[in-house]
Amino acid sequence: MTALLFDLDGVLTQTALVHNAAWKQTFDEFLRDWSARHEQPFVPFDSGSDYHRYVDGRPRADGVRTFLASRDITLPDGSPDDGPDAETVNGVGNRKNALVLQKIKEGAVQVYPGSVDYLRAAASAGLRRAVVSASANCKDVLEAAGIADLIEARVDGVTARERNLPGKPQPDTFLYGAQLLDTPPENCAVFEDAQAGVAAGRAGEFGIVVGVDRVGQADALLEHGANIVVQDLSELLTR
Ligand SMILES: O=P(O)(O)OC[C@H]1O[C@@H](O)[C@H](O)[C@@H](O)[C@@H]1O
Repeated sequence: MTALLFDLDGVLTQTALVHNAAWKQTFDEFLRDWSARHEQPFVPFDSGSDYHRYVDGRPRADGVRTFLASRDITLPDGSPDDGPDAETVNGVGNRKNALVLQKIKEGAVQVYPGSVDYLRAAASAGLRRAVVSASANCKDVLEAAGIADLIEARVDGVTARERNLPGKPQPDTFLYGAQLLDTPPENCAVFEDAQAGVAAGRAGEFGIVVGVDRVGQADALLEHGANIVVQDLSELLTR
């Protein structure tokens, strides 16, 4: 392996927790209102199974669509500037993003120290390094985390929109990351904590897909395409 492609939220930074909490608040508010108006029981968003199966690792709008489809709810897409109360995919996504931006502003971005050590060791060893994230907030999070200088290339939610790349679990954003590092996929390692993310790594036929299990879902990561699973990247420095 000569190049490393890192997911951001949950692999380099502890922000998967920030996203998860923002999704929970947003979907619960939405579902409470929806179920009252449609005379259905209110079943809250499950931060475990719902988040990991339907939302984690996917672009924001795909997360809204995929989770709501699991509840047999389909909303119109609306437009990117829809207000947070609009009953559209973009409206729900914007409501969630306002919560995430507030958390970033309050200083909620923390790194995983083992990942920073790993990035530094990789840089010293001359390995190429890119971040490949679904998040449109990737640049801000890298800067808030103080690790932007350890990364050579960035493919994120903004890049995907501009270049019309389908998000994870499709492999296209990882393949573009490999291209930016001038490295064929078979010489790249993918580091992912999300089921959709390891599936993208598998679909792109990368040299190795390392599942990073922060929440006790090692089996699900292996089933979706990880070749090995670690709990923290520091484990790889001592192997
Ligand atoms: O809403 P953003 O910041 O563009 O992020 C999109 C997705 O980015 C992924 O990295 C997270 O795992 C998801 O939880 C999140 O929904």
